Amino acid sequence: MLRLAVPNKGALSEAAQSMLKEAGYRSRRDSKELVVVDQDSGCELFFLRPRDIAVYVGEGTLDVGITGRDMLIDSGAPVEEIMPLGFGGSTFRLAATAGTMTSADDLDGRRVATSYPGLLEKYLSEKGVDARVIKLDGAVETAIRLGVADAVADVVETGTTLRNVGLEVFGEPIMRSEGVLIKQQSASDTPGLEQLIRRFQGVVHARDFVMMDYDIRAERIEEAIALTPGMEGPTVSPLHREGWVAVRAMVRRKGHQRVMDQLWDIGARAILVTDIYACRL
Ligand SMILES: Nc1ncnc2c1ncn2[C@@H]1O[C@H](COP(=O)(O)OP(=O)(O)OP(=O)(O)O)[C@@H](O)[C@H]1O
Ligand SMILES: O=P(O)(O)OC[C@H]1O[C@H](OP(=O)(O)OP(=O)(O)O)[C@H](O)[C@@H]1O
Ligand SMILES: [Mg+2]
Repeated sequence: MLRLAVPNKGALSEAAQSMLKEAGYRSRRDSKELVVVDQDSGCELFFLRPRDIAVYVGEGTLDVGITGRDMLIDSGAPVEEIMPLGFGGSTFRLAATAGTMTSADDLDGRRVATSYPGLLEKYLSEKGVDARVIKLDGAVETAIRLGVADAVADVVETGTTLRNVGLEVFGEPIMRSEGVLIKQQSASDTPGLEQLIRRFQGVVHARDFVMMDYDIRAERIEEAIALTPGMEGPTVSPLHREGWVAVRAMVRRKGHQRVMDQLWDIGARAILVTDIYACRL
């Protein structure tokens, strides 16, 4: 059985569980259930703290896990990213009281609070900045006001938390993160992993794409195909109307309204867009 680690709480937990559900894996009945055996899919799900997941996978006790890319780097565990999962997007950034710092170099000789010391220390050493890292468990934004640090390095999603305490990001983003599927470095192929990857890719694609159907005069078909090339090529079928064809193609969800406008302009009609429930490409 494939042994998979899933975040049991926090920012990635709900999205990871929806993804598993959409991919056809069994859900847990309530948040107290820590292990779920899914006989049908040949998979055992272990619900663990997101921060610990890279450690378990790195030790080889679990085959694969879902965690944040920032947590993976922070752990220093011997694990590698298999695929990005398209949820839990964030950036990891430096911040300080508005107007006090402009680049990482300003941190020389100063104190930086973070709950990602591994990630921050790696960055500071790459930049050749000599700063003291203060490790805190969370709510690091308050560390400046309380005089424990001169700057912070933390996850920023909307920036609301920083704004609320009068802090401002400075310097380049240290990294861009999202939820990722990980495995032990150089682990040999685990039975069931191929299937998990294919199912997850199916969910990612089903979310990224919509299905578009429309009718168009046959003489405009080449222009239409240029707008909706589909995957292997769009399906073009005869319409029960002289000189017209029906076209069906997958289109990226992002920008699909613009594609509809352009199709309309070249004479397409009855343009329908539907969600894709599941797919294998
Ligand atoms: N708004 C957000 N706040 C925090 N983490 C986020 C956010 N959006 C995405 N993430 C990602 O979620 C992961 C952090 O998860 P989580 O919040 O469970 O960790 P944590 O804050 O260390 O844990 P906890 O505070 O629950 O002990 C990181 O990979 C981070 O990039
Ligand atoms: O940019 P924003 O949208 O405001 O989100 C980022 C904030 O959310 C997280 O905190 P969390 O709620 O996980 O609390 P914690 O700091 O105690 O972990 C993170 O550590 C930031 O503080
Ligand atoms: Mg948190």
